[in-house]
Amino acid sequence: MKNTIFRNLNDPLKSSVNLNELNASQREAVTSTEGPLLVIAGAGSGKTRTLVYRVAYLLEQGIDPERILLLTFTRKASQEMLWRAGQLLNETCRRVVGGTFHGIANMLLRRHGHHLGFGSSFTIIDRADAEGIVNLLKGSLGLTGRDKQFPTKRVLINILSGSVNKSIPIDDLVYESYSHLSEHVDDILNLEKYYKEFKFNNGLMDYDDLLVNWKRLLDEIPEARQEMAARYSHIMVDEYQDTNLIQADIVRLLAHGHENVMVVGDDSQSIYSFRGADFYNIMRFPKVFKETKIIKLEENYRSTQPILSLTNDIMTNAVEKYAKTLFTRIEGKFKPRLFAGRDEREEAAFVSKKIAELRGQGIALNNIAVLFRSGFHSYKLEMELNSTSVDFEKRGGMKLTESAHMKDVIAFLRLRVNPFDTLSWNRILLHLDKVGPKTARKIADTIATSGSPGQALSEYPCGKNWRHGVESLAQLFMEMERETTPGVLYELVWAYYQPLFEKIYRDDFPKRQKDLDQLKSIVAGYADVQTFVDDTTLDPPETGKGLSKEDKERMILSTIHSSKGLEWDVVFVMGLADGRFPHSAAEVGEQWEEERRLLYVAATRARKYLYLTYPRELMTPDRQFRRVGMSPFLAELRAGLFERIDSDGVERNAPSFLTSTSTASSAITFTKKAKKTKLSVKDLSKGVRVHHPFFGEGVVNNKPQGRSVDVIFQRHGVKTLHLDYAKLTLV
Ligand SMILES: Nc1ncnc2c1ncn2[C@@H]1O[C@H](COP(=O)(O)OP(=O)(O)OP(=O)(O)O)[C@@H](O)[C@H]1O
Repeated sequence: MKNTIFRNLNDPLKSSVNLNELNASQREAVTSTEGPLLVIAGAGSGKTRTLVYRVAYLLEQGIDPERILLLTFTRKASQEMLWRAGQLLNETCRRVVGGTFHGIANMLLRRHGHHLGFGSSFTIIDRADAEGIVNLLKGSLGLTGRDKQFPTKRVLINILSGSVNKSIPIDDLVYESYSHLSEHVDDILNLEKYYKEFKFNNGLMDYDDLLVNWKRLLDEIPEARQEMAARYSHIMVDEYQDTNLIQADIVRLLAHGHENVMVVGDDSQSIYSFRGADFYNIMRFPKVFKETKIIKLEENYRSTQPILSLTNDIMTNAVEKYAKTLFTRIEGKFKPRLFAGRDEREEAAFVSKKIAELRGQGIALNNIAVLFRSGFHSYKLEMELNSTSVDFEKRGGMKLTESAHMKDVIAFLRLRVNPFDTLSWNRILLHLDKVGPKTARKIADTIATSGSPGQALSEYPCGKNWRHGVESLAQLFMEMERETTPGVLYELVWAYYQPLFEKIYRDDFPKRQKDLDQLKSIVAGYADVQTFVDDTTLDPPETGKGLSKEDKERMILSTIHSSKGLEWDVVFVMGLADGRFPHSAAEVGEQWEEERRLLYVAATRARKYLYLTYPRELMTPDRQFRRVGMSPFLAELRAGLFERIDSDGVERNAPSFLTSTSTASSAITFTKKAKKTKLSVKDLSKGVRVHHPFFGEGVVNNKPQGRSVDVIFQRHGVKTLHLDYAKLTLV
């Protein structure tokens, strides 16, 4: 099959967007380029396609790419959309500004943050860092101790972050949702004051600060607002149903003046209220922008009619929604199947057996996914699959950068860009023999007042028995200060850290080493350390089996949240038992409705075959077994929308899959997998296809400059790679 990327990238003049590939509503959404536009897009109705075509269309109309802003839920999503737009039009699409709210906030705050008193080299901290700081402050404010029932760091961050994301004052949130902690309100407020101060003094921002400060720039600094509003003439927001109030305010302020703002969303797929997403944003949009034109996309191109009939019915009982009835022209004889196992083990065995059958019938593993509500719901299945030859990747678990050894290495690189980051100093210094928290704090304070960490460390008055450790660290930082290339910096850090690493994690360091190898190859893909450090917090890769082998054929096990926007021929949704789905703590009302939408998202991922399963017995937290029925969301469906599979797990009338061989993603993919050969520098010229162990396959964008080369990756965008470190191979 012809690989279209060569044609497009080498031919920047090609530009014709074929609007005939869209249906009438999609076309209208694409060509309505001025004024506020709300696109209510049902599942599988082509909202991604519409956004992709709209980007290309705007450019074709002569809009400057740098003036188009595309805000998406993940960075991958915007990169993939811009890649696809590039396929339709030409490489100018890559100059469109795309990213998540947090990513764009980061970029803008580095430029304009000085108005709010921030330097441009602030460090973004993740949740674990935030909890670490709160814990530190709890101690120094005297809020710990056996007699004190002060909330844990986890709950404290939930409260602080919840208050920001839900735009509710801390005290109100505590009285409303944590009333058992109301006696601590004053201390929590005090702690929040110190938390803010700590972050400011150490040049740190947490995720919430990125949004809050972006909004503050727009709200409070006329100069910054004017520049930003003038910069972006056309704004597009994907997954608008999952924005919170601050994000909605940012969109409102940013579009002020021209109101060329298109938001796309599906109220039925709003599943992030626990993170502060406000389902009502999408309902409110036409009130905020009075001239809003509303377009509904109701034709589903993904699923067969029997699947769609069931998913439509799940939403029939939703309390509040934009009424829409999805229809499809894809016929299909097979109704979704329901299987009830005696217990979780039998449920897992059924799914595993079915997968084996599907493979036997020619279905590729990457056309199959198993979805569940929480990460631990798949443990039994993982055990089952481990004794088979099924290769799978689990999504939605821990992030690769959350583990201690990864945090250690990243701490050094963070300090290379922000030497005021006490949190990272703490982490590194506490690894030294005879250095405790007090000394670590003193050393960090000394470094903060000096121009060079290496110098400050080498001059620090150490005791005889811990001088050696500090001297080696000083040596490392002096070498790091002379270096800027991320790959080289990593090597320096590793040379210092390796003996420590093997000592600290002596029980399992070989296992951890694999993560670090992966980190090394990721770091080598960056041109500057600041961007690497930002990405590890804003867009960290997930841990998973075989993560570095992007092109391998694997089945996906995924939490429903992480399956958003994806589709497979065969989808299993597990754990659909009463008490598990909806979650036993979900109260009737908003939480209940969100659980319903979660099931809707899961079931609408299926193209041809949908299997719903549940165990008839669950273990309670006190290790008792309890008999359970099917999820109330299934029990309330109209009769005849699914077929039951008998308890023996044998499917009468089983579907024949022999004709089903399509790929898992609708995105344009590299089709032919040629044999990999070893890289030679002189082979690298524009258009050559290469493979990177983490970023997957890409296309060289220019001739190497010295030892660096720019490569465009489908899912990761453009990366500048250093040939000595990046482990590239020719494809
Ligand atoms: N006009 C069209 N003609 C043919 N196929 C289409 C059309 N629009 C969309 N599709 C196909 O329908 C499928 C779903 O489209 P897409 O992924 O854009 O949907 P979506 O609305 O983003 O889905 P969801 O919100 O459920 O994740 C894709 O395989 C896509 O190629």
